[in-house]
Amino acid sequence: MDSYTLFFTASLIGVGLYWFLFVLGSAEQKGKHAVHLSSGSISAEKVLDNYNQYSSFFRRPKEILETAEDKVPAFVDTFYNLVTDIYEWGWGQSFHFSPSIPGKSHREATRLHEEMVVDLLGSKPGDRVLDAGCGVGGPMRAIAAHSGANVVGITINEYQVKRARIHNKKAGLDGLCQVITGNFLSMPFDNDSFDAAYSIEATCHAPKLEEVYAEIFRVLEPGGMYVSYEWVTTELYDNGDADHVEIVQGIERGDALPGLRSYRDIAEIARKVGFEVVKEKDLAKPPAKPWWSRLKMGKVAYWRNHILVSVLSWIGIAPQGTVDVHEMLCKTAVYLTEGGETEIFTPMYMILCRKPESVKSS
Ligand SMILES: C=C(CC[C@@H](C)[C@H]1CC[C@H]2C3=CC[C@H]4[C@H](C)[C@@H](O)CC[C@]4(C)[C@H]3CC[C@]12C)C(C)C
Ligand SMILES: C[S@@+](CC[C@H](N)C(=O)[O-])C[C@H]1O[C@@H](n2cnc3c(N)ncnc32)[C@H](O)[C@@H]1O
Repeated sequence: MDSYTLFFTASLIGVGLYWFLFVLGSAEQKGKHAVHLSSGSISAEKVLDNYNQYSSFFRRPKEILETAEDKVPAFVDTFYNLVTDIYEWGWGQSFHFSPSIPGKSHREATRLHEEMVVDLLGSKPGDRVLDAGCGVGGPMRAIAAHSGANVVGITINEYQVKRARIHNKKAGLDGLCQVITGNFLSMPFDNDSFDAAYSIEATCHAPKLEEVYAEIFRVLEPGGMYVSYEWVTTELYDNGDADHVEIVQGIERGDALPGLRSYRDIAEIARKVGFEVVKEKDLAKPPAKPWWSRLKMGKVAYWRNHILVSVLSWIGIAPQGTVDVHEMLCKTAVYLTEGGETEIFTPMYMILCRKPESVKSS
């Protein structure tokens, strides 16, 4: 091979590699590239081990409530160490679904779904609003920017706190958005210390919904509003139907859920802890367009991502175990899509509550 051919071949390989890693591997919302996939606070050599522990813990989700309820927050933390970078890379900074809106991008549809939260709360500049289970803060930034309110986010996962702080600063919203590591079942906040609160697709991780609702009730001031988007089974779910059970268990296993609740339980639990229920509605119901279409459209992207993750893992850039985590997410996407198509599951059962004016927690 003459030197010209050698140079040409090497350049071609170089450009190809760059394209494969940085263009194909670029994030949904710039910022996380495939070559930077880590496993949160878990060191690279422990990823596979942590993944195996996670998957055996969530193998039989319903049994967790009988035997190991107290271990759930720690395993949810492990789960988010394993998936946070993959989520950011393949989905963006908001870890939730939203109805698709014809003519609008996923990003815009996501933002509108988030802004609806703060419109329901009626928050204004100067208010102090709690985000229970804030992820890397996509919703909190949209909500702070839209309302001018101060948002305090809490997440069990330390790595997400690190990511959220970086994003808040980059967005110029660190003056309005604060994030801390903690368990929303026992929060380090004073009684009656928030004007309003919300949780987006996060309280589904709590083994008992009453525990997280009671804690949110405690920190809200009298008259304070709370909105939650809940993951639930709908009226079409039949626990005697083996296909339905398989879909729901698939969703629970791949999303660190200690048992999905029925939509019927949500308002009842909110009332039990003292809330007045102002409104409840499944935001996935028509005329809303399918929230799962974004997952279906991603099919080709999943294969591309899977090859990318496998190559990166094989050459030692991504930690061992990343391929297993990615494979779990591919399967989860299928179960979620089936849950949406059969309408036995919704990730956006909205409940709007008020803490009565007459109740002070302190
Ligand atoms: C509320 C929760 C998370 C909801 C969603 C944000 C995530 C649920 C399933 C995730 C994904 C599935 C497939 C992945 C794909 C294989 C990969 O290549 C890129 C990322 C995915 C699209 C990933 C993104 C986030 C989800 C859609 C739960 C946990 C309560
Ligand atoms: C699917 S993510 C949603 C994040 C965010 N609401 C969003 O929409 O982008 C669920 C979040 O709940 C948090 N979470 C789960 N269990 C928790 C707990 N016990 N205490 C605090 N946060 C928790 C996770 O760490 C994660 O940030």
